[in-house]
Amino acid sequence: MSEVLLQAEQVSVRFGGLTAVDAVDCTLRAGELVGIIGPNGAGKTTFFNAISGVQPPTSGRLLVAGTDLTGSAPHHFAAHGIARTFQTPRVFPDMSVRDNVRFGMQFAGRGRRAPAGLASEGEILAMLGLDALAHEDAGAITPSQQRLLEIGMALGTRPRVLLLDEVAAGLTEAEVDAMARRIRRLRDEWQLTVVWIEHAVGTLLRYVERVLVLNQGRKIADGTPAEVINDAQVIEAYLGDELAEGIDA
Ligand SMILES: Nc1ncnc2c1ncn2[C@@H]1O[C@H](COP(=O)(O)OP(=O)(O)OP(=O)(O)O)[C@@H](O)[C@H]1O
Repeated sequence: MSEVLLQAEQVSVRFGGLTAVDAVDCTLRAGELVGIIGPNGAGKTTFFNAISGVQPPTSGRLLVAGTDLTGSAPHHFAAHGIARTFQTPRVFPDMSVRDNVRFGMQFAGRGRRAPAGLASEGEILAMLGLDALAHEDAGAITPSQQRLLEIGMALGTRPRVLLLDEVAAGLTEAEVDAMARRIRRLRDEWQLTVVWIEHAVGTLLRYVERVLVLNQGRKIADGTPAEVINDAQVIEAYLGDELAEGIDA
């Protein structure tokens, strides 16, 4: 089996009386392409926040390539190879597209050894189809290009694990498929581990090999798309809606 890059052990995040993430265990290995699905408010983004250092867990442990980073700041997670995007793209509008990717490189520290292929901002922009826009201000490109740029900023940190939070939100169906193919290429060509939260369940299930399902903060399923869509708890959590659309698709 390939190397374990991230291990979440019984991770919980509580906000006052609300348990947003409830004792979630999760092991991510090198080269996996994993989807996370779950109804609104299931705890998906909060789980990402926990495993990227944005929201320290209330309890549980986070090991990144064997190092305990529980409670560490996001830049420590970045320096250990964890990168993420946010639901709302957070690009620097007055900086060029290329400088946004460079910023990602500085965030993780200059000393970080780049995984093979992820050498320069030029290669990252080419992979994302943004090379022709390298000198444009990030604020002047379209929202869907800004979503790609946010992936570029995350890739600039030279990650081993890339966490994508609804990067296809608001895109047309054709754009969602193009995004999914690009994400698959990132994994294939740069041997990244990719974890992808998306409400477009149908697309997600077609492209990932493994799916985690969260419901009310708990992990209720973890398996192949075929296993997950036949799981009684998953069907109940979705009450047929989004999952049915996913299966139809
Ligand atoms: N900073 C916070 N303070 C208080 N409650 C929060 C905070 N962040 C999230 N929550 C609550 O935690 C629960 C999980 O939210 P989260 O955003 O992680 O769900 P999600 O599965 O990503 O939802 P969606 O699919 O709608 O994005 C929700 O009830 C949400 O209101």
